[in-house]
Amino acid sequence: SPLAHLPGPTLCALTRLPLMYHEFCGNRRKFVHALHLKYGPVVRIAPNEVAFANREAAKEIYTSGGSGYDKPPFYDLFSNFDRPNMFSTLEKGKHAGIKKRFADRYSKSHLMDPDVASVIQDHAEALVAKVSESLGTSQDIYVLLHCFALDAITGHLFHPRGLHSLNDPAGLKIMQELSYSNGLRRAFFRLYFPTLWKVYSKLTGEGNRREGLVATYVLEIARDGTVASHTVLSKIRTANARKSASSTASDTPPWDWKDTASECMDHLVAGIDTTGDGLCFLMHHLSLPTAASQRVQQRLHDELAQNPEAPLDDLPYLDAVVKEGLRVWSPIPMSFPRVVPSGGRFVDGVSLPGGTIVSCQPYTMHRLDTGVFPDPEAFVPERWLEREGVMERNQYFFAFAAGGRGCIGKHLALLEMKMLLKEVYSRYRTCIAPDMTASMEQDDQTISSRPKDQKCLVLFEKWDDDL
Ligand code: HEM
Repeated sequence: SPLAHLPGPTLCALTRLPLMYHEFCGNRRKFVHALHLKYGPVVRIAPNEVAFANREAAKEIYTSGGSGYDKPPFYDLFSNFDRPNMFSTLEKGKHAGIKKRFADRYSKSHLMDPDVASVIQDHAEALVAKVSESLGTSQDIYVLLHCFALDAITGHLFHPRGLHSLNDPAGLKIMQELSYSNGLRRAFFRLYFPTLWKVYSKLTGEGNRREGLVATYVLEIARDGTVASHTVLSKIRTANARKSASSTASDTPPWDWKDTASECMDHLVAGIDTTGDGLCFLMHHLSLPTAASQRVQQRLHDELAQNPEAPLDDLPYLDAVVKEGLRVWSPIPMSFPRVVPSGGRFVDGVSLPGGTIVSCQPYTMHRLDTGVFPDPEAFVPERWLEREGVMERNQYFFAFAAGGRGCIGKHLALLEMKMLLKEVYSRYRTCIAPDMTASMEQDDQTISSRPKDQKCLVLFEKWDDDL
Protein backbone atom coordinates (compact mmCIF):
# COMPACT_ATOMS: atom_id res chain seq x y z
CA SER A 1 0.00 0.00 0.00
CA PRO A 2 1.24 3.53 -0.72
CA LEU A 3 0.30 4.26 2.92
CA ALA A 4 2.47 1.44 4.32
CA HIS A 5 5.22 3.80 5.46
CA LEU A 6 2.87 5.85 7.68
CA PRO A 7 2.93 5.36 11.44
CA GLY A 8 0.05 3.56 13.13
CA PRO A 9 -0.95 0.20 14.60
CA THR A 10 -0.45 -2.82 12.29
CA LEU A 11 -4.03 -3.97 12.88
CA CYS A 12 -5.39 -0.64 11.63
CA ALA A 13 -3.29 -0.96 8.46
CA LEU A 14 -4.83 -4.37 7.80
CA THR A 15 -8.49 -3.80 8.62
CA ARG A 16 -11.00 -1.07 9.40
CA LEU A 17 -12.52 -3.17 12.17
CA PRO A 18 -10.78 -1.44 15.13
CA LEU A 19 -11.95 1.98 13.89
CA MET A 20 -15.46 0.67 13.18
CA TYR A 21 -15.64 -0.84 16.64
CA HIS A 22 -14.77 2.49 18.24
CA GLU A 23 -17.22 4.32 15.97
CA PHE A 24 -20.07 2.04 17.05
CA CYS A 25 -19.10 2.57 20.70
CA GLY A 26 -19.01 6.38 20.36
CA ASN A 27 -15.29 6.24 21.09
CA ARG A 28 -13.74 7.25 17.76
CA ARG A 29 -12.50 10.63 19.00
CA LYS A 30 -10.69 9.16 22.00
CA PHE A 31 -9.27 6.28 19.95
CA VAL A 32 -7.88 8.64 17.30
CA HIS A 33 -6.51 10.98 19.96
CA ALA A 34 -4.76 8.12 21.75
CA LEU A 35 -3.15 7.10 18.44
CA HIS A 36 -1.93 10.68 17.90
CA LEU A 37 -0.44 10.74 21.39
CA LYS A 38 1.42 7.54 20.58
CA TYR A 39 2.38 8.04 16.93
CA GLY A 40 2.41 11.84 16.44
CA PRO A 41 0.50 14.26 14.18
CA VAL A 42 0.17 11.80 11.26
CA VAL A 43 -1.35 8.39 11.89
CA ARG A 44 -2.89 5.69 9.72
CA ILE A 45 -6.16 4.79 11.44
CA ALA A 46 -7.54 2.34 8.82
CA PRO A 47 -6.24 0.77 5.59
CA ASN A 48 -7.47 3.73 3.57
CA GLU A 49 -7.71 6.46 6.22
CA VAL A 50 -5.14 8.85 7.70
CA ALA A 51 -5.66 11.29 10.57
CA PHE A 52 -3.64 14.52 10.84
CA ALA A 53 -3.26 16.99 13.69
CA ASN A 54 -1.47 20.11 12.55
CA ARG A 55 -2.30 23.38 10.82
CA GLU A 56 -0.43 22.56 7.58
CA ALA A 57 -2.61 19.48 7.06
CA ALA A 58 -5.81 21.29 8.07
CA LYS A 59 -5.02 24.06 5.59
CA GLU A 60 -4.54 21.64 2.70
CA ILE A 61 -7.51 19.37 3.51
CA TYR A 62 -10.12 22.01 4.36
CA THR A 63 -9.10 25.20 2.59
CA SER A 64 -7.14 24.32 -0.59
CA GLY A 65 -9.03 25.77 -3.55
CA GLY A 66 -11.38 27.51 -1.08
CA SER A 67 -13.43 24.58 0.16
CA GLY A 68 -10.78 21.88 0.43
CA TYR A 69 -11.44 18.27 -0.57
CA ASP A 70 -14.84 16.67 -1.26
CA LYS A 71 -16.69 14.80 1.47
CA PRO A 72 -17.03 10.99 1.68
CA PRO A 73 -20.40 9.15 1.73
CA PHE A 74 -20.50 9.42 5.55
CA TYR A 75 -22.24 12.77 4.98
CA ASP A 76 -25.11 11.10 3.09
CA LEU A 77 -26.40 10.32 6.58
CA PHE A 78 -27.38 13.96 6.98
CA SER A 79 -29.88 14.30 4.15
CA ASN A 80 -33.48 14.88 5.29
CA PHE A 81 -36.82 13.78 3.79
CA ASP A 82 -34.84 11.82 1.14
CA ARG A 83 -33.43 15.14 -0.11
CA PRO A 84 -29.82 16.33 0.05
CA ASN A 85 -28.82 19.65 1.63
CA MET A 86 -25.69 21.76 1.79
CA PHE A 87 -24.07 19.77 4.61
CA SER A 88 -24.80 16.37 3.07
CA THR A 89 -23.66 17.35 -0.44
CA LEU A 90 -20.38 15.59 -1.18
CA GLU A 91 -19.03 17.46 -4.18
CA LYS A 92 -17.75 20.98 -3.63
CA GLY A 93 -19.03 22.51 -6.88
CA LYS A 94 -22.59 21.50 -6.04
CA HIS A 95 -22.07 22.60 -2.45
CA ALA A 96 -21.06 26.10 -3.59
CA GLY A 97 -24.21 26.36 -5.73
CA ILE A 98 -26.40 25.60 -2.71
CA LYS A 99 -24.47 27.81 -0.31
CA LYS A 100 -24.84 30.95 -2.37
CA ARG A 101 -28.63 30.73 -2.05
CA PHE A 102 -28.59 31.79 1.59
CA ALA A 103 -24.99 32.33 2.81
CA ASP A 104 -25.50 36.06 3.39
CA ARG A 105 -28.14 35.27 6.05
CA TYR A 106 -25.31 33.98 8.26
CA SER A 107 -22.89 36.86 7.64
CA LYS A 108 -21.84 39.00 10.57
CA SER A 109 -23.33 42.12 8.98
CA HIS A 110 -26.75 40.47 8.54
CA LEU A 111 -26.70 39.29 12.15
CA MET A 112 -26.02 42.85 13.28
CA ASP A 113 -29.29 44.02 11.69
CA PRO A 114 -31.46 45.01 14.69
CA ASP A 115 -34.45 42.99 13.37
CA VAL A 116 -32.28 39.88 13.31
CA ALA A 117 -30.25 40.41 16.50
CA SER A 118 -33.33 41.32 18.54
CA VAL A 119 -34.87 37.88 17.91
CA ILE A 120 -31.88 36.25 19.66
CA GLN A 121 -31.64 38.91 22.33
CA ASP A 122 -35.33 38.31 23.22
CA HIS A 123 -34.63 34.63 23.79
CA ALA A 124 -31.56 35.37 25.95
CA GLU A 125 -33.70 37.68 28.05
CA ALA A 126 -36.46 35.05 28.24
CA LEU A 127 -33.95 32.60 29.73
CA VAL A 128 -32.79 35.09 32.32
CA ALA A 129 -36.41 35.99 33.19
CA LYS A 130 -37.09 32.29 33.69
CA VAL A 131 -34.16 31.70 36.03
CA SER A 132 -35.01 34.91 37.94
CA GLU A 133 -38.34 33.35 38.93
CA SER A 134 -36.60 30.52 40.80
CA LEU A 135 -33.45 31.99 42.30
CA GLY A 136 -31.85 29.81 44.95
CA THR A 137 -33.41 26.57 43.62
CA SER A 138 -31.71 24.04 41.33
CA GLN A 139 -32.27 24.69 37.67
CA ASP A 140 -31.40 22.28 34.87
CA ILE A 141 -29.34 24.41 32.50
CA TYR A 142 -29.05 21.51 30.05
CA VAL A 143 -32.77 21.96 29.35
CA LEU A 144 -32.73 25.76 29.49
CA LEU A 145 -29.75 26.14 27.16
CA HIS A 146 -31.05 23.67 24.59
CA CYS A 147 -34.41 25.46 24.60
CA PHE A 148 -32.59 28.76 24.14
CA ALA A 149 -30.54 27.37 21.22
CA LEU A 150 -33.65 25.89 19.59
CA ASP A 151 -35.65 29.10 19.97
CA ALA A 152 -32.76 31.14 18.56
CA ILE A 153 -32.16 28.99 15.48
CA THR A 154 -35.86 28.56 14.66
CA GLY A 155 -36.28 32.33 15.07
CA HIS A 156 -33.40 32.88 12.67
CA LEU A 157 -34.87 30.45 10.16
CA PHE A 158 -38.58 31.19 10.47
CA HIS A 159 -39.41 34.35 12.49
CA PRO A 160 -42.22 34.94 13.57
CA ARG A 161 -42.88 31.17 13.33
CA GLY A 162 -39.86 30.37 15.54
CA LEU A 163 -40.37 28.25 18.64
CA HIS A 164 -40.64 29.46 22.25
CA SER A 165 -39.66 26.27 23.96
CA LEU A 166 -38.41 28.10 27.07
CA ASN A 167 -42.01 28.91 27.94
CA ASP A 168 -44.20 26.87 25.63
CA PRO A 169 -44.70 23.14 26.45
CA ALA A 170 -45.25 22.26 22.77
CA GLY A 171 -41.86 23.78 21.89
CA LEU A 172 -40.26 21.99 24.85
CA LYS A 173 -41.46 18.66 23.42
CA ILE A 174 -39.71 19.46 20.15
CA MET A 175 -36.49 20.23 22.04
CA GLN A 176 -36.78 16.91 23.87
CA GLU A 177 -37.41 14.96 20.66
CA LEU A 178 -34.28 16.49 19.13
CA SER A 179 -31.87 16.48 22.03
CA TYR A 180 -32.64 13.24 23.84
CA SER A 181 -32.45 10.99 20.77
CA ASN A 182 -29.85 8.23 20.45
CA GLY A 183 -28.98 7.79 16.79
CA LEU A 184 -25.31 6.86 16.93
CA ARG A 185 -25.41 3.10 16.33
CA ARG A 186 -28.26 3.43 13.85
CA ALA A 187 -26.23 5.98 11.85
CA PHE A 188 -23.13 3.79 11.61
CA PHE A 189 -25.24 0.70 10.86
CA ARG A 190 -26.81 2.63 7.99
CA LEU A 191 -23.37 3.75 6.76
CA TYR A 192 -21.63 0.40 6.84
CA PHE A 193 -24.51 -1.96 6.02
CA PRO A 194 -26.67 -0.01 3.54
CA THR A 195 -28.46 -3.08 2.14
CA LEU A 196 -29.32 -4.45 5.56
CA TRP A 197 -30.41 -0.96 6.56
CA LYS A 198 -32.78 -0.75 3.58
CA VAL A 199 -34.42 -4.03 4.59
CA TYR A 200 -34.56 -2.98 8.25
CA SER A 201 -36.01 0.45 7.49
CA LYS A 202 -38.62 -1.05 5.16
CA LEU A 203 -39.69 -3.46 7.89
CA THR A 204 -39.69 -0.92 10.72
CA GLY A 205 -40.51 2.32 8.89
CA GLU A 206 -37.34 3.94 10.27
CA GLY A 207 -35.15 6.13 8.12
CA ASN A 208 -35.82 9.46 6.53
CA ARG A 209 -38.80 9.96 8.79
CA ARG A 210 -41.50 12.35 7.80
CA GLU A 211 -43.35 11.97 11.06
CA GLY A 212 -42.34 13.31 14.43
CA LEU A 213 -42.82 16.75 15.91
CA VAL A 214 -39.72 18.35 14.39
CA ALA A 215 -40.35 17.01 10.89
CA THR A 216 -44.01 18.10 10.98
CA TYR A 217 -43.04 21.58 12.17
CA VAL A 218 -40.33 22.10 9.52
CA LEU A 219 -42.29 20.59 6.62
CA GLU A 220 -45.34 22.68 7.38
CA ILE A 221 -43.46 25.99 7.54
CA ALA A 222 -41.25 25.22 4.54
CA ARG A 223 -44.35 24.44 2.45
CA ASP A 224 -46.38 27.57 3.07
CA GLY A 225 -45.47 29.28 6.35
CA THR A 226 -45.44 33.07 6.30
CA VAL A 227 -42.07 34.32 7.53
CA ALA A 228 -40.27 37.68 7.85
CA SER A 229 -38.12 38.90 4.97
CA HIS A 230 -34.93 38.80 7.08
CA THR A 231 -35.14 35.04 7.72
CA VAL A 232 -33.15 32.24 6.11
CA LEU A 233 -36.32 30.65 4.73
CA SER A 234 -37.37 33.87 3.03
CA LYS A 235 -33.96 34.12 1.35
CA ILE A 236 -34.09 30.52 0.13
CA ARG A 237 -37.55 31.09 -1.33
CA THR A 238 -36.36 34.18 -3.18
CA ALA A 239 -33.35 32.27 -4.54
CA ASN A 240 -35.61 29.37 -5.57
CA ALA A 241 -37.95 31.68 -7.42
CA ARG A 242 -35.03 33.31 -9.25
CA LYS A 243 -33.57 29.93 -10.12
CA SER A 244 -36.88 28.68 -11.52
CA ALA A 245 -37.20 31.82 -13.66
CA SER A 246 -33.69 31.44 -15.19
CA SER A 247 -33.27 28.39 -17.39
CA THR A 248 -29.52 28.69 -17.97
CA ALA A 249 -27.39 27.42 -15.05
CA SER A 250 -27.31 23.64 -14.79
CA ASP A 251 -25.04 23.20 -11.76
CA THR A 252 -27.86 23.66 -9.24
CA PRO A 253 -31.32 22.70 -10.48
CA PRO A 254 -34.38 24.50 -9.05
CA TRP A 255 -35.53 23.43 -5.61
CA ASP A 256 -39.02 22.54 -4.56
CA TRP A 257 -40.33 23.10 -1.03
CA LYS A 258 -39.08 19.71 0.13
CA ASP A 259 -35.48 20.59 -0.77
CA THR A 260 -36.02 23.79 1.18
CA ALA A 261 -37.35 21.76 4.12
CA SER A 262 -34.29 19.49 4.03
CA GLU A 263 -32.00 22.53 4.16
CA CYS A 264 -33.91 24.20 7.01
CA MET A 265 -34.09 20.95 8.96
CA ASP A 266 -30.31 20.62 8.70
CA HIS A 267 -29.72 24.14 10.04
CA LEU A 268 -32.18 23.55 12.85
CA VAL A 269 -30.48 20.32 13.91
CA ALA A 270 -26.99 21.84 13.46
CA GLY A 271 -27.95 24.81 15.58
CA ILE A 272 -29.45 23.25 18.68
CA ASP A 273 -27.05 20.73 20.22
CA THR A 274 -23.85 22.49 19.17
CA THR A 275 -24.67 25.80 20.83
CA GLY A 276 -26.68 24.20 23.65
CA ASP A 277 -23.98 21.69 24.59
CA GLY A 278 -21.16 24.22 24.16
CA LEU A 279 -22.87 26.61 26.57
CA CYS A 280 -23.75 23.82 28.98
CA PHE A 281 -20.16 22.54 29.31
CA LEU A 282 -18.92 26.09 29.68
CA MET A 283 -21.44 27.21 32.31
CA HIS A 284 -20.94 23.99 34.23
CA HIS A 285 -17.22 24.65 34.41
CA LEU A 286 -17.71 28.28 35.44
CA SER A 287 -20.02 27.10 38.23
CA LEU A 288 -17.52 24.70 39.83
CA PRO A 289 -16.48 25.54 43.41
CA THR A 290 -12.80 25.90 42.48
CA ALA A 291 -10.80 29.09 42.95
CA ALA A 292 -9.97 29.12 39.22
CA SER A 293 -13.64 28.98 38.13
CA GLN A 294 -14.67 31.62 40.68
CA ARG A 295 -11.91 33.90 39.42
CA VAL A 296 -13.10 33.56 35.82
CA GLN A 297 -16.70 34.32 36.82
CA GLN A 298 -15.57 37.36 38.80
CA ARG A 299 -13.46 38.73 35.96
CA LEU A 300 -16.25 38.09 33.46
CA HIS A 301 -18.80 39.81 35.69
CA ASP A 302 -16.50 42.79 36.22
CA GLU A 303 -16.01 43.27 32.48
CA LEU A 304 -19.75 43.01 31.81
CA ALA A 305 -20.85 45.16 34.75
CA GLN A 306 -18.33 47.89 33.95
CA ASN A 307 -19.26 48.04 30.24
CA PRO A 308 -23.03 47.55 30.13
CA GLU A 309 -23.46 49.38 26.83
CA ALA A 310 -20.38 47.96 25.07
CA PRO A 311 -20.95 46.05 21.82
CA LEU A 312 -20.19 42.34 22.15
CA ASP A 313 -17.09 42.72 19.99
CA ASP A 314 -15.61 45.14 22.54
CA LEU A 315 -15.65 42.63 25.41
CA PRO A 316 -12.31 40.81 25.10
CA TYR A 317 -12.66 38.67 28.22
CA LEU A 318 -16.11 37.44 27.17
CA ASP A 319 -14.61 36.53 23.80
CA ALA A 320 -11.73 34.68 25.47
CA VAL A 321 -14.12 32.74 27.75
CA VAL A 322 -16.26 31.62 24.81
CA LYS A 323 -13.26 30.66 22.69
CA GLU A 324 -11.60 28.74 25.50
CA GLY A 325 -14.88 26.91 26.19
CA LEU A 326 -15.09 25.88 22.53
CA ARG A 327 -11.44 24.81 22.59
CA VAL A 328 -11.76 22.56 25.63
CA TRP A 329 -15.31 21.25 25.00
CA SER A 330 -15.71 21.51 21.24
CA PRO A 331 -19.33 20.63 20.51
CA ILE A 332 -18.14 18.68 17.43
CA PRO A 333 -14.82 17.33 18.69
CA MET A 334 -14.37 14.41 16.28
CA SER A 335 -12.91 14.10 12.74
CA PHE A 336 -14.44 15.81 9.72
CA PRO A 337 -13.53 13.29 6.98
CA ARG A 338 -12.62 14.31 3.43
CA VAL A 339 -11.46 12.43 0.28
CA VAL A 340 -8.10 13.09 -1.40
CA PRO A 341 -8.88 14.15 -5.02
CA SER A 342 -8.05 11.80 -7.88
CA GLY A 343 -4.42 12.06 -8.91
CA GLY A 344 -3.36 12.26 -5.28
CA ARG A 345 -2.07 15.11 -3.12
CA PHE A 346 0.63 15.97 -0.62
CA VAL A 347 -0.78 16.63 2.84
CA ASP A 348 1.76 18.05 5.27
CA GLY A 349 4.52 16.64 3.05
CA VAL A 350 2.94 13.15 2.99
CA SER A 351 2.10 11.78 -0.47
CA LEU A 352 -1.41 10.31 -0.55
CA PRO A 353 -3.17 8.58 -3.46
CA GLY A 354 -6.58 9.82 -4.67
CA GLY A 355 -9.45 8.29 -2.69
CA THR A 356 -7.62 8.22 0.67
CA ILE A 357 -9.84 9.44 3.51
CA VAL A 358 -8.15 12.19 5.51
CA SER A 359 -9.25 14.28 8.48
CA CYS A 360 -8.35 16.46 11.44
CA GLN A 361 -10.31 16.56 14.70
CA PRO A 362 -10.70 19.62 16.97
CA TYR A 363 -10.16 17.57 20.12
CA THR A 364 -6.60 16.74 19.04
CA MET A 365 -5.87 20.01 17.22
CA HIS A 366 -6.62 21.76 20.54
CA ARG A 367 -4.35 19.51 22.63
CA LEU A 368 -1.54 17.75 20.84
CA ASP A 369 0.95 20.58 20.43
CA THR A 370 1.59 21.84 23.95
CA GLY A 371 3.81 24.58 22.51
CA VAL A 372 0.62 26.11 21.07
CA PHE A 373 -1.72 25.27 23.97
CA PRO A 374 0.35 24.66 27.13
CA ASP A 375 -1.48 22.65 29.81
CA PRO A 376 -4.15 21.86 27.19
CA GLU A 377 -6.74 20.29 29.53
CA ALA A 378 -6.86 23.41 31.70
CA PHE A 379 -9.55 26.02 31.05
CA VAL A 380 -7.54 29.25 30.82
CA PRO A 381 -9.34 32.09 28.96
CA GLU A 382 -6.32 34.32 29.55
CA ARG A 383 -4.32 32.36 26.95
CA TRP A 384 -6.43 34.04 24.24
CA LEU A 385 -5.48 37.51 25.53
CA GLU A 386 -1.73 37.02 25.20
CA ARG A 387 -0.17 38.66 22.16
CA GLU A 388 2.62 36.16 21.74
CA GLY A 389 1.57 33.16 19.68
CA VAL A 390 -1.87 34.58 18.80
CA MET A 391 -1.60 33.67 15.11
CA GLU A 392 -0.64 30.07 15.87
CA ARG A 393 -3.42 29.64 18.40
CA ASN A 394 -5.96 30.92 15.90
CA GLN A 395 -4.61 28.64 13.20
CA TYR A 396 -5.02 25.65 15.51
CA PHE A 397 -8.50 26.68 16.73
CA PHE A 398 -10.68 24.22 14.85
CA ALA A 399 -14.04 24.13 16.67
CA PHE A 400 -15.87 25.46 13.57
CA ALA A 401 -13.58 23.61 11.10
CA ALA A 402 -12.13 25.83 8.35
CA GLY A 403 -12.57 26.91 4.73
CA GLY A 404 -15.66 27.09 2.55
CA ARG A 405 -17.21 24.01 4.19
CA GLY A 406 -16.56 25.13 7.74
CA CYS A 407 -19.47 26.13 9.95
CA ILE A 408 -21.82 28.55 8.22
CA GLY A 409 -23.50 29.22 11.58
CA LYS A 410 -20.28 30.32 13.32
CA HIS A 411 -21.21 34.00 13.71
CA LEU A 412 -24.74 33.11 14.77
CA ALA A 413 -23.44 30.63 17.36
CA LEU A 414 -20.95 33.14 18.75
CA LEU A 415 -23.61 35.83 18.91
CA GLU A 416 -26.00 33.49 20.76
CA MET A 417 -23.34 32.38 23.22
CA LYS A 418 -22.12 35.89 23.95
CA MET A 419 -25.59 37.39 24.30
CA LEU A 420 -26.63 34.65 26.67
CA LEU A 421 -23.50 34.79 28.83
CA LYS A 422 -23.71 38.58 28.95
CA GLU A 423 -27.32 38.46 30.15
CA VAL A 424 -26.55 35.81 32.77
CA TYR A 425 -23.20 36.90 34.20
CA SER A 426 -23.94 40.64 34.29
CA ARG A 427 -26.62 39.81 36.86
CA TYR A 428 -25.98 36.40 38.34
CA ARG A 429 -23.28 34.21 39.74
CA THR A 430 -23.78 30.49 39.15
CA CYS A 431 -22.73 27.53 41.28
CA ILE A 432 -23.24 23.79 41.08
CA ALA A 433 -26.45 22.79 42.88
CA PRO A 434 -26.09 20.48 45.92
CA ASP A 435 -28.29 17.85 44.21
CA MET A 436 -26.16 17.78 41.03
CA THR A 437 -24.89 14.21 40.65
CA ALA A 438 -25.16 13.87 36.86
CA SER A 439 -22.07 13.07 34.80
CA MET A 440 -20.78 15.88 32.58
CA GLU A 441 -18.37 13.60 30.73
CA GLN A 442 -18.33 14.28 26.98
CA ASP A 443 -20.53 11.65 25.34
CA ASP A 444 -19.95 11.48 21.57
CA GLN A 445 -22.86 11.13 19.18
CA THR A 446 -22.65 10.72 15.39
CA ILE A 447 -21.37 14.25 14.89
CA SER A 448 -21.63 16.13 18.16
CA SER A 449 -20.75 15.49 21.79
CA ARG A 450 -23.08 16.10 24.73
CA PRO A 451 -22.93 15.82 28.53
CA LYS A 452 -23.31 12.12 29.39
CA ASP A 453 -26.37 12.37 31.65
CA GLN A 454 -27.93 15.30 29.76
CA LYS A 455 -28.57 17.12 33.00
CA CYS A 456 -26.74 19.95 34.73
CA LEU A 457 -28.20 21.41 37.92
CA VAL A 458 -27.05 24.89 38.80
CA LEU A 459 -28.03 27.62 41.29
CA PHE A 460 -28.28 31.25 40.21
CA GLU A 461 -27.53 33.98 42.79
CA LYS A 462 -27.49 37.73 42.44
CA TRP A 463 -24.06 39.35 42.58
CA ASP A 464 -23.43 41.23 45.82
CA ASP A 465 -22.96 44.50 43.92
CA ASP A 466 -26.54 44.15 42.55
CA LEU A 467 -28.21 43.48 45.91
C1 HEM B 1 -20.88 26.42 18.94
C2 HEM B 1 -21.68 26.07 17.97
C3 HEM B 1 -21.27 25.38 16.69
C4 HEM B 1 -20.15 24.65 16.40
C5 HEM B 1 -18.99 24.31 17.30
C6 HEM B 1 -20.28 24.23 15.01
C7 HEM B 1 -19.33 23.47 14.33
C8 HEM B 1 -19.42 23.11 13.01
C9 HEM B 1 -18.43 22.34 12.30
C10 HEM B 1 -17.13 21.82 12.91
C11 HEM B 1 -18.86 22.16 11.03
C12 HEM B 1 -18.16 21.36 9.92
C13 HEM B 1 -18.42 19.90 10.17
C14 HEM B 1 -17.91 18.98 9.08
O1 HEM B 1 -17.34 19.41 8.09
O2 HEM B 1 -18.13 17.77 9.25
C15 HEM B 1 -20.13 22.82 10.91
C16 HEM B 1 -20.87 22.88 9.76
C17 HEM B 1 -22.12 23.47 9.71
N1 HEM B 1 -22.76 24.15 10.71
FE1 HEM B 1 -22.06 24.52 12.58
N2 HEM B 1 -21.45 24.69 14.51
C18 HEM B 1 -22.08 25.42 15.49
C19 HEM B 1 -23.29 26.07 15.39
C20 HEM B 1 -24.05 26.12 14.26
C21 HEM B 1 -25.27 26.84 14.15
C22 HEM B 1 -25.92 27.72 15.23
C23 HEM B 1 -25.75 26.62 12.91
C24 HEM B 1 -27.02 27.19 12.38
C25 HEM B 1 -27.33 27.30 11.16
C26 HEM B 1 -24.80 25.74 12.22
C27 HEM B 1 -24.93 25.27 10.93
C28 HEM B 1 -23.98 24.55 10.26
C29 HEM B 1 -24.14 24.12 8.87
C30 HEM B 1 -25.36 24.36 8.00
C31 HEM B 1 -22.96 23.45 8.53
C32 HEM B 1 -22.61 22.86 7.17
C33 HEM B 1 -21.79 23.87 6.42
C34 HEM B 1 -21.47 23.46 5.02
O3 HEM B 1 -21.69 22.30 4.64
O4 HEM B 1 -20.96 24.32 4.26
N3 HEM B 1 -23.77 25.48 13.09
N4 HEM B 1 -20.44 23.39 12.13
